[in-house]
Order: sequence, then C-alpha cells, then structure tokens
Amino acid sequence: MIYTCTLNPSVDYVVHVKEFDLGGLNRTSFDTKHPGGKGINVSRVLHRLGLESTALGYTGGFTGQYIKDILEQEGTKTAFVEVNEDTRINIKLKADEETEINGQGPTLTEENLQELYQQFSSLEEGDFVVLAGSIPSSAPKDIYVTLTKLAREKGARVVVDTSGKDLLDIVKEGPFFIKPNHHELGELFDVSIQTAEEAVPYARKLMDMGAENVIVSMAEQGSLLVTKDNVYRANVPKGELKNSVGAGDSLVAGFLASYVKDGDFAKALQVGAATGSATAFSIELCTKDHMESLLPQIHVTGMDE
Ligand SMILES: Nc1ncnc2c1ncn2[C@@H]1O[C@H](COP(=O)(O)OP(=O)(O)OP(=O)(O)O)[C@@H](O)[C@H]1O
Ligand SMILES: O=P(O)(O)OC[C@@]1(O)O[C@H](CO)[C@@H](O)[C@@H]1O
Repeated sequence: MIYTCTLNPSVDYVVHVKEFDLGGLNRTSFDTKHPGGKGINVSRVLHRLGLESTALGYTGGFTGQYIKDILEQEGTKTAFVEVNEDTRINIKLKADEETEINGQGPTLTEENLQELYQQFSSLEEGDFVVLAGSIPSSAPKDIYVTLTKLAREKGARVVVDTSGKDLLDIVKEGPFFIKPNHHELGELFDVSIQTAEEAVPYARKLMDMGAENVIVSMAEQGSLLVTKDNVYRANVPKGELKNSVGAGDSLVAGFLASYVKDGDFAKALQVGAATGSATAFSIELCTKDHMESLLPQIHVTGMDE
C-alpha cells in the first residue's frame, strides 16, 4: 500500500490577474481552488496514474472538510486526523510572475501527534510512505525523523520531500529516496548549485549519510537520479509553462507509480519527469494522457560522475 502524509495540507486558491497592482484593487481574470499540500498532490496524481494510495495527515474545519470531500469524490482514500482549527488556505497568484503566500496552518495538540504515530505503527513491510511538505510550527521540529523511524521499524519504505536542514537528520533514518530541488540541496550544504554536475557530489553526501537514492529536480533544467550504482539525467519536453506549483510532487508521484510497477530506476525517472512537466504545462495537476503524450520526448541518459 502507498500512503502519503501531509502534516500541513491546504486549500490552494489560484488567482490569475492580467497585471498585478500592488496596493490597488485587483480583479481576477480566472480563479480556481483545489486541495493542496505536497502529499495530497502526490496522492491525487497517483490516482490519476491509476494507483491507489491513502492520504494521511491533519485536516480541520470547513477547509479540511473540502479537501476530504474532493479526495473521496475523486476516489482517493483518506484517513486524516481531525484537528480543532481550520486547514490553511494558500494563495497562488499568477501574474507576470508566480507568487505564493502559504498559511501557517492549524495548531497540533499532543493528542493529534499521538494519533498519527499510532497510524504509523500499523504500517507493514512493503508499504511506501511519502512524507511531504512543511512541518506546522506547533509540531516537533524532528517529527519527520520520528515518522521515518516508525515507518522503517515496520519495514515500510519512506520517501521524503521537504526543505530545510532537518533533512540532514532525516536521511540518517534511511529513506528510500528524497527529492530536494537544486536550491534546497544547495541550502543543506550552504552552497549554490546551478548545474546537474554540481548537484551529484552533494546528492552522494546525502547517500553517505543514509539516503538510499536521491532525486534532484531542477525545474526547466530537468532532473537527475543518483542511485548506489548510477547517475541518471532526464531532460524536459517542449511546452508552455502554465503552473509550476505541484510539478515536484508530480515528479515524485510519477516516479513512484512507475517504480512500484517495474522496479526500474531509469524508467521511473522518465515517467516522473514526464509527470512533472505535464503538471508544469497544465493549469492544475496533470492527467495521465498528458503525461503519456510527453513520455517520448523524455530521454534518460547515464551521467559520469
Ligand atoms: N518550466 C518547466 N518546464 C518543463 N518541465 C518543468 C518545468 N518546471 C518543472 N518541470 C518538471 O517538473 C520537475 C519538478 O519541478 P521543480 O524542480 O520545479 O520541483 P519543485 O521545486 O519541487 O516544485 P514545487 O515545489 O513547485 O512542486 C522538474 O524536474 C521538471 O521535470
Ligand atoms: O508550505 P509547504 O507545505 O511547503 O507547501 C505547500 C504547497 O505550496 O505545496 C504544494 C505544491 O508543491 C501546494 O499544493 C501547497 O500550497
């Protein structure tokens, strides 16, 4: 079974304005809302690719109810812990540039935390758990370390997509893969990473510390996957950028969907890259048809270290 865990889900309120007037009254040319949060995006894309998953994490209030309703209507199972405050609303402003305003999220109580830990103690050998997104300020800073430990004790494989130096402690617990983007990877080591070649030694450092595999996403520069034996590089297809929000989550979902079926790293990177770009070229998250139409343009090549 695949589980995703989003500690801080969101309703993403996407507003398009022709020209953004800071300090003035702006009216949207198009607006939409949908369930958000990194693990939730992974679950929604997995579903579109034909894979079942259960979405875990915390939801609360009318916004939390909205997320559960949509996921269940779409056919994704949910087992969220209910919290007292409302799930946050994140604003995604699309004008000449993309601007994001992400909320803080509700307060988690000790009881809420214990409930999630309890759920993790029911994981089984062969399960995958995707831990993705920011950690609410009321949760322990090392909660991903705790959750990774709990999952590993049960024999589950863990995928982590989060930013910040906590990742350096999480990797010690042996996640199956982590997916920083190149800026996040650089921040971990206080360096600036601009190219795939520069990224590889830092991905290797994370593997020396305990991560089994590392995917580095590089937006329009594509992505790379570092495994014990190989380094693979994937390009991006031709297309018009419409929305980069959720592209990274889509890469994770596509990679996982392919890997659990075939166990083939190069193929999984190809599918992941196509899924990431399909979302970048869509108003919302991608469809399976869109992903498949881009696949022939994605070339995965081996890279020397
Ligand atoms: N402008 C783009 N053109 C084509 N493909 C893109 C573009 N942006 C992203 N992608 C694809 O999606 C993948 C993930 O994107 P990115 O590196 O921006 O992830 P991220 O920083 O985790 O994004 P987010 O947090 O917004 O989901 C890239 O590796 C690439 O394959
Ligand atoms: O505040 P976090 O948890 O870091 O990121 C949350 C978020 O920006 O990430 C997703 C895209 O990856 C969006 O759906 C959501 O709004």
